[in-house]
Amino acid sequence: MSKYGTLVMGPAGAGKSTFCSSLIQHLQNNKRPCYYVNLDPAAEEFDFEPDLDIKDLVSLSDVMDEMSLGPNGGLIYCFEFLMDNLDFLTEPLEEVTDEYLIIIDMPGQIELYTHVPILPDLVRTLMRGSLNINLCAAYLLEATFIVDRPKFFSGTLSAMSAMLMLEMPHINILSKMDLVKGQVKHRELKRFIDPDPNLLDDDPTRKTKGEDKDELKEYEDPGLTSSVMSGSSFDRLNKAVAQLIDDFSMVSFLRLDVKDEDSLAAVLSYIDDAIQYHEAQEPKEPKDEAMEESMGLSG
Ligand SMILES: Nc1nc2c(ncn2[C@@H]2O[C@H](COP(=O)(O)OP(=O)(O)OP(=O)(O)O)[C@@H](O)[C@H]2O)c(=O)[nH]1
Ligand SMILES: [Mg+2]
Repeated sequence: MSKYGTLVMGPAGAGKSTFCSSLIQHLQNNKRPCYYVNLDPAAEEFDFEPDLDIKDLVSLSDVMDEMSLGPNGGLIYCFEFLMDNLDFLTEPLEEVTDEYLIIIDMPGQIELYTHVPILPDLVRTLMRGSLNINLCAAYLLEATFIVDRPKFFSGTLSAMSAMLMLEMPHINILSKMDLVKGQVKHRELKRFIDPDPNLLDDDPTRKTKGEDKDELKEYEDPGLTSSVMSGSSFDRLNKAVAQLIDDFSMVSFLRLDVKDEDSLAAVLSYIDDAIQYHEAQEPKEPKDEAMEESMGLSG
């Protein structure tokens, strides 16, 4: 028997936990069962109590106190500890049946997705072997990034890096669409949905033309970073990143407004398609079961 789930990832504050809560509510509204797993050892508050919470195994604050580690080192330690105690995760998940959608809420530290091999190992454990979960990554990037185009491309690169590293079905989501509603024209938005590298050439917020290129933009961004985050080298780097993303042609985004049921339903249908959830449910339709019973096939 297969199991079905989604791994909700993305940078800090991207709206992962909010998306998980909204998805759970949406599933409940549609009478679909789900199993909520929190793998963020620093998460304190939940709209829905997790069915499985990494904090019952290890908590980031304890690790930071006892091991004298900072938040990022502490998080890596927590995940290494989880990998050494995988039964904590696998045993309860063994019991989850195929009509459930397993929703796994991940922490936001980007190191976890890019620098260390823990996540690929974890994904292999979940997707292969006895658990055999059909898992889809849902990578969130917040829509407000589109105001700062270099930031948008760097976020998109992190999404692509996770896609390449994890080698699993993957959807990218622009979260918090409510925050940019009315501010970005539809045609302009489409250039972010399928990232267009030319966005950097016609960025209205950056002075990139003529001799002023290397000038500091102190009037816009006073502070130490302004000399690094402007100038021709920074522009060239951003263009190279955007070109790389375009060359791979792998990243496009779905739009998510958690307050809009239709938006949630659309994202869920992409997840369902990626993990082939409905294919597994078809034989379980009540009329099929009744027919099986009447034909003496059940049990
Ligand atoms: N306007 C708006 N705010 C949102 C939305 N989703 C999340 N937020 C806010 O963004 C902040 C971060 O949301 P979380 O859901 O905790 O984000 P997260 O990705 O789980 O954060 P970490 O787990 O800390 O990495 C909170 O203040 C949320 O209220 C959204 O769709 N719209
Ligand atoms: Mg969270």
